[in-house]
Amino acid sequence: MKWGSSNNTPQWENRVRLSARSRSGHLSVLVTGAAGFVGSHVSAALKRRGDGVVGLDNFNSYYDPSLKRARQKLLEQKGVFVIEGDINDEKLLKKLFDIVEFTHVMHLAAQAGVRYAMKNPGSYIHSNIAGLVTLFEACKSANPQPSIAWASSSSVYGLNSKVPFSEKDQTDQPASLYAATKKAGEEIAHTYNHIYGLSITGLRFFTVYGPWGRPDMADFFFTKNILKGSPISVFQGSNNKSVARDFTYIDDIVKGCLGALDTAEKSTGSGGKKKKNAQLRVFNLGNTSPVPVTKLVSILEKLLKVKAKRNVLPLPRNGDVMFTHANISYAQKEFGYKPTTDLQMGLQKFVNWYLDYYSIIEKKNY
Ligand SMILES: NC(=O)c1ccc[n+]([C@@H]2O[C@H](COP(=O)([O-])OP(=O)(O)OC[C@H]3O[C@@H](n4cnc5c(N)ncnc54)[C@H](O)[C@@H]3O)[C@@H](O)[C@H]2O)c1
Ligand SMILES: O=C(O)[C@H]1O[C@H](OP(=O)(O)OP(=O)(O)OC[C@H]2O[C@@H](n3ccc(=O)[nH]c3=O)[C@H](O)[C@@H]2O)[C@H](O)[C@@H](O)[C@H]1O
Repeated sequence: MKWGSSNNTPQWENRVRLSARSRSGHLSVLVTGAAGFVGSHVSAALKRRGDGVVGLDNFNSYYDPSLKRARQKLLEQKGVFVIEGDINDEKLLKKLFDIVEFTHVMHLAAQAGVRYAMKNPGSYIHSNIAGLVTLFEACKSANPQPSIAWASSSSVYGLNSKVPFSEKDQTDQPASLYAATKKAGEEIAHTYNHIYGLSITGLRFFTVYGPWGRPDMADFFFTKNILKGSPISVFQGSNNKSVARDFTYIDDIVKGCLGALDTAEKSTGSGGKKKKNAQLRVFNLGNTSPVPVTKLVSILEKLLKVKAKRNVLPLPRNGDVMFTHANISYAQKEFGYKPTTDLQMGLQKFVNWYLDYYSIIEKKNY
């Protein structure tokens, strides 16, 4: 159901209120990007434990929107209403905050992807900068103001060589426009916290993978191409150094998001004025150590029982970095964040989903 067409009716408002309804003592959360990979998992987890959830997503075509529609359908079966709309639509956001006193916002809507920024820079400004500010504007004017948790990114560490990355480390060398928009988001969060008293928690996710993932990410299109017998390009650093990522399974990321929401303090402003200082936090949500991409390919070959056709290429200057490695002790200390799924187990779950489910959708669409 697209906002603005047949919405804004009493029936639409009732659907919003019903979806936002929570068990007593639970949260009422607006999840932006709810038809996305992380957003759909977080929305389902919140609903499962008794929280009220309303989703918002513009169902853009960065990747196959039918996958977003399939996630939306699953959520609707769980009682989560995912509204089709853009976070830049200030009228829609105001309407939502007029209808529901959201206790929290889980902001996951963004243009994701490191490499795509070189093809479509405007999309990153639209969603990651303008969209973020429009959302923060709606939050600061809401009464009561919600507490906000939002997705930053491991990419803010950019060309940092000091490992593992800690939240206090420098983040002033972003290697991609995507990373720069996430870093800018952290600075914008600081101003809305300082001026309006919004309680804001930034979550630096580290390469998230798992069932219902994104087709633009390596685990996904490597699987697709290995099964098709098509070649895959495996990036490698100079002098054969492996490119590596702190791959983090989606269920661990969801636990981190819920931990951040549950430990978020109330915002301190009302009607756009701050009464006292509010909470401002940033956490790494990663795994325990980086794994070379070549290892990810080897695991996939064994799970799929097909040999990959590897083209080993030098890491292109496309915004990619050689490695990411999270120090997660701060999130562990503040809300008991503890990743429990390693890459072998996580890829097993992804491949099971891909073979059981996604390859069926693909046959229908192509
Ligand atoms: N998946 C990862 O590895 C990873 C790592 C670090 C950070 N992140 C961040 O986590 C968040 C969720 O990422 P994801 O992997 O689920 O990506 P995703 O693309 O699956 O989810 C983002 C969703 O937001 C929606 N969206 C984009 N722009 C919008 C707008 N202007 N208005 C409304 N909806 C909009 C998209 O349609 C999509 O469904 C993003 O902020 C991303 O930058 C993801
Ligand atoms: O942590 C983040 O903040 C980011 O995580 C994710 O980015 P990445 O870590 O780049 O994940 P992904 O594309 O799966 O590539 C995985 C690995 O495969 C390598 N890679 C990639 C493509 C290819 O053809 N060959 C290759 O070797 C590639 O060099 C990389 O080493 C999110 O997409 C992004 O939204 C951002 O949020």
